[in-house]
Amino acid sequence: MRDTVQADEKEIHEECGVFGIYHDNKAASGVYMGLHALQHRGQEGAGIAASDGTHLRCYKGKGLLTDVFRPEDLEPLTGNNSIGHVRYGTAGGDEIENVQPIVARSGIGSIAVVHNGQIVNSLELKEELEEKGHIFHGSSDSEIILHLIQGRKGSLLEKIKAACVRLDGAYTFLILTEKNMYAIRDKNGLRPLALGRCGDGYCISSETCAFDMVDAEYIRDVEPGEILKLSARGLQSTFYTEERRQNICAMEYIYFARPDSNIEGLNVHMMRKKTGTILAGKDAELNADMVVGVPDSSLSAAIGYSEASGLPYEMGLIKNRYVGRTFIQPTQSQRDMGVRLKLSANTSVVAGKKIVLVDDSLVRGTTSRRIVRMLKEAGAGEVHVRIASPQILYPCFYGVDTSTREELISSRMSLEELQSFLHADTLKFLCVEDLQEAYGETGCCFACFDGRYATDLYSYGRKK
Ligand SMILES: O=P(O)(O)OC[C@H]1O[C@H](OP(=O)(O)OP(=O)(O)O)[C@H](O)[C@@H]1O
Ligand SMILES: NC(=O)CC[C@H](N)C(=O)O
Ligand code: SF4
Ligand SMILES: [Mg+2]
Repeated sequence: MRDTVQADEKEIHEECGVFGIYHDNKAASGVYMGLHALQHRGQEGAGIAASDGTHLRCYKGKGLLTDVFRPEDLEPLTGNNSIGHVRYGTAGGDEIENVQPIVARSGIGSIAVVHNGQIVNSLELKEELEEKGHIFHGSSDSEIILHLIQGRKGSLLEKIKAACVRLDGAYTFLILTEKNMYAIRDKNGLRPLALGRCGDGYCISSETCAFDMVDAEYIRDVEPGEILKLSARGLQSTFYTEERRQNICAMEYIYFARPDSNIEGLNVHMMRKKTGTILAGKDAELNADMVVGVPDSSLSAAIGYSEASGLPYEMGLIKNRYVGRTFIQPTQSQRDMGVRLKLSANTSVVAGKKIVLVDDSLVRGTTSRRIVRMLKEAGAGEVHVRIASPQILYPCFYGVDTSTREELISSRMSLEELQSFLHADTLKFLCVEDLQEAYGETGCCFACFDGRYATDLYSYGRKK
């Protein structure tokens, strides 16, 4: 058993967010607003492309949306159609070439693309394309779709369809040309994508929470395997394959998505509350004084636990509002410091109390370990850790950077070892069946819990 984790490990990362507006004046400023609501999905880079029917322009940079864009940077992005992206890279480095939108200019016109997810056969496809003479501008997987489109025949829609057939893995893409827009979701529906009505036009977003920013009305989720074409002729739907199934990422419900988003018709906050209720059902014998959630993403589950158990929900931990999600740094000592800066125990509330501490997930154990210690130093009598998801045992290859198996604490320690590593009085997780009970009929990917990946993993499989 290792008591500490390697210094060069990375923290669990959010993933990218995509947002697009078709046929609305001031489309780019609408996209800017939408990306604001999606900032929690990526803070490494941001960009917006807009087209006015003749020209397609793009502006992007590294960092948070508000760092990248000054108001005057939006002014040249004229036109009624626009797409944007907030990035947390999972393939390729953080260099500007990998920040999205990625724009290609060729004989068929300009094309801008934004992507959430990860192409699992990207290395194989790149090798094949490079052998044919393609030269890649950046090192991310997202650029591949542009090269695959370029090599096909027929209308742009036909080219996109043919390109999608070659791509495997997780992807939602928005594609913008001088005149039209396309929205694509992979055949397993691994990453979320929703369509809304926005004035006379449409908007498309990774999460529905962004619709409110532009007064858009939710219409429906884009279906797995679906390609939507938005053009002067309206909305056209087509599918690139017959083999489609719903396999939405369970971690979207557990941790990534904002609680006010609905994914596949299920509200994220309500799903988290349900998992808290299920956790409480496993604790009939536990004689505790209060429930404390770990801000931010576990608060819904903690409320669910409190309601179901009848134990009061207390503000036993306070979050410093100036420390964001990804403040936690790439080294273990920086991450420890990050949790210390981010969260403090409310001594007057927790001293002498038996606490049920609810967090949404345990990745490397940094947060829970630090917090149990913090609560005990503040005088808590007992701390019972409850995790509103199963043990994360396998890496994700679908756009979430949970890194390698060795870095996942649950894959290295037994439950007893984990409990003592965290200094918890007791420790419980949910199991995959509990999540299935919460999500009902909704088909989900649970691969980081059970190792059952929705696709072939190609060369990534060697890292499994
Ligand atoms: O076991 P660990 O390696 O510490 O990772 C798990 C923790 O990381 C996440 O919180 P994060 O601080 O990223 O975001 P949040 O503020 O949305 O909860 C998650 O909610 C857990 O609290
Ligand atoms: N997290 C994501 O969805 C990342 C998208 C893409 N794979 C990139 O690395 O930029
Ligand atoms: S492996 Fe886990 S994080 Fe990745 S898509 Fe599946 S459920 Fe989501
Ligand atoms: Mg957390």
